[in-house]
Amino acid sequence: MKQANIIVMGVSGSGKTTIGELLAQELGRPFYDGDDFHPAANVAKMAAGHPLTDEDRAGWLATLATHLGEWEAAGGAVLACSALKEVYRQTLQAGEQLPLTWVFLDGSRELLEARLEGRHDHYMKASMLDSQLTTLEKPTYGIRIELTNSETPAQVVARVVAELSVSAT
Ligand SMILES: Nc1ncnc2c1ncn2[C@@H]1O[C@H](COP(=O)(O)OP(=O)(O)O)[C@@H](O)[C@H]1O
Ligand SMILES: O=C(O)[C@H](O)[C@@H](O)[C@H](O)[C@H](O)COP(=O)(O)O
Repeated sequence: MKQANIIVMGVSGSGKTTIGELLAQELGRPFYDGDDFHPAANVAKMAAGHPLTDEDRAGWLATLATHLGEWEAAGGAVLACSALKEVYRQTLQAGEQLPLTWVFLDGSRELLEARLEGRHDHYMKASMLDSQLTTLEKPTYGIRIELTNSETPAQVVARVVAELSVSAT
């Protein structure tokens, strides 16, 4: 049965992958990481410390939009995707028939920086945080989760699940 996809969004380090994976497990849905769909040139650019432009992101977002339509038809998935600007979110929505469910992980600069500095073996370094925050246009709809230093990923996911059930009623 067709079901809306859930997109876990936010800047680098906000926990999209960690929370998205656990949320998908909890809901019994497949999980996809938007990072896995970036062309190699985008990854190389970010790894070299250069923010992506709208043009760099266009093909990536179009690919994701196509996949979202397929995943929706297959029963709905959870996608971790930065989706920083409103126009990017509109591109993603265009691939889908039902309204996407947005989960925005919102954290302070300090929290995000600490998370990025604590994460190793990832091409995206903490030095990219400022450009990510400058690009971010916070959504005024969907579920917003304010991140704290004390909550475990499982606790964050429990909050998301509770909010999802409220928005479903
Ligand atoms: N609730 C949490 N508490 C503590 N650390 C977390 C939490 N959620 C994620 N992290 C850690 O923060 C870092 C960034 O998380 P990650 O899922 O890679 O974010 P993103 O995919 O948005 O870049 C990782 O090292 C991850 O283990
Ligand atoms: O649009 C972008 O600038 C990227 O999608 C970016 O937001 C994303 O954060 C990187 O791909 C790094 O991956 P992580 O989010 O896993 O750090």
